[in-house]
Amino acid sequence: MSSASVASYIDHTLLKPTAKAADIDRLCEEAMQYGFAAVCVPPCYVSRARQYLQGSRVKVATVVGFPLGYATIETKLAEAKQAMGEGADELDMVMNLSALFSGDEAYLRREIETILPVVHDGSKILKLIIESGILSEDQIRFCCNLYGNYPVDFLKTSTGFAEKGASLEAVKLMRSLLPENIQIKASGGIRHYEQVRQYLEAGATRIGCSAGVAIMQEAIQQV
Ligand SMILES: O=C[C@H](O)COP(=O)(O)O
Repeated sequence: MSSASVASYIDHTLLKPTAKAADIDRLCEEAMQYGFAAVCVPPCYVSRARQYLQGSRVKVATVVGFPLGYATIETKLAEAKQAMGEGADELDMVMNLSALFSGDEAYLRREIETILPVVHDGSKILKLIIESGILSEDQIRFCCNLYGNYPVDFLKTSTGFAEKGASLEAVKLMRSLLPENIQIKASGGIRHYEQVRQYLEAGATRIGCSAGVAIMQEAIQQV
């Protein structure tokens, strides 16, 4: 795999609460330099990133209901609409984990059935974060079986803010259960090119990471 092709799988991510405007500018600059798929920025920086990336192929991604997932459906909807209005191409939304742990499938259906059509009406991409690192294998199976019935664009493993992020086992399990049209984004704790290579081999087609530049430096040396 060429280093340009490695870059095309990466969402160059900066979601730290202390990220500064100048850090977002640098993130955008690096994304253009390396040819990353997208930048993933806090909602308050969507319009800044959109402007910075004007005319480039790098997409603008942001987060919804992040990082804990328990915002109400109405709040998530408002966040999604605002982000799309300000120029986000892709929305990474945390599912309601509390509803999952409560066994409230009806709530989870209501949530996805409310948000997904609005995102798709705006011709945008929804990546649904299941926080696989804190789920049991049965809960991961449940999520894949549930969301496999909807035209969700991606299931994403992790926020990067829970005690555990992505694992190869989780990605392999998700790939084995999801229909082909649903892609997988692996994220959380991915720091090295070798990990990226393994996650892509396991079936992920997008990698979310804050270590994109370091990963590219390794990739350039190795490929
Ligand atoms: O969505 C991506 C994560 O927030 C990135 O997590 P990371 O800092 O562990 O790479």
